[in-house]
Amino acid sequence: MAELHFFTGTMDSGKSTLALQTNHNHAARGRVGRIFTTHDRAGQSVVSSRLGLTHDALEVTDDFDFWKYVVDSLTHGARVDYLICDEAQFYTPDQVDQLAKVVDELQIDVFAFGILTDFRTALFPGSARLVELADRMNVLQVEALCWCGKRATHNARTENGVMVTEGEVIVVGDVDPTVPTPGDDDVEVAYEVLCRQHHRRRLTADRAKAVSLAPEPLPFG
Ligand SMILES: Nc1ncnc2c1ncn2[C@@H]1O[C@H](COP(=O)(O)OP(=O)(O)O)[C@@H](O)[C@H]1O
Ligand SMILES: Cc1cn([C@H]2C[C@H](O)[C@@H](COP(=O)(O)O)O2)c(=O)[nH]c1=O
Repeated sequence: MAELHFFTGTMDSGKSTLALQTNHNHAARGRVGRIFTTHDRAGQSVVSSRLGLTHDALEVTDDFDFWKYVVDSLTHGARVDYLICDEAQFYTPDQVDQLAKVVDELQIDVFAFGILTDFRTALFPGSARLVELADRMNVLQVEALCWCGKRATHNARTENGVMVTEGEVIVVGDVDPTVPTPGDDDVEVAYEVLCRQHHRRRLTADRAKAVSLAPEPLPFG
């Protein structure tokens, strides 16, 4: 029986790596798949992992229809055994519904990979729909860590080094602040994974360091 799998974890938890490994393992056994992504850090129509792997992919735009694409491919004689879907948090809920239909009606496996929540801690609509529909939900096992050493569960966004909780939901970026983000040159956007407590307190690694280096207040009233 085909299944809709959803693999999730914070940024930098190994999702794109696992997406490419999953594709490799299935392709190595003679299965034929398609790889999809959208808004990858490395640019259009590519899945990139921080471990250095990259693979060509089909770019998913908001008006892309997975059901139509797969039915058209099959009708034209192509073989499709599975779909790899990276950055699935950015897919629309309708697109996730189409993926579920592909699984149920065409018996094609779908492996979706994406983060659950945005920089404000709100569920991405695509991820929410995946949680609702997936046959299996898997949390990545290699734990990304907060600066305090606890498991990182949340994605924080910084602008010029300061954590923000308001702004556009989609801003492509990296957890490595030395990697420039496309977009506004005046604002340096970066991401940092944090535990919930430090996300709540807006305590990023830099701010924690600054606070710990701050001189003790003088003992005057
Ligand atoms: N220099 C490195 N050496 C070993 N592992 C690394 C290195 N850089 C990144 N990684 C691993 O790569 C993972 C990130 O992989 P990636 O697939 O890009 O993550 P995601 O798609 O979840 O953002 C990290 O969890 C980390 O374990
Ligand atoms: C939290 C958050 C992230 N993004 C962007 C930043 C990255 O380009 C991707 C996540 O990619 P990864 O492979 O999981 O590292 O999503 C965003 O646009 N909005 C957010 O709130």
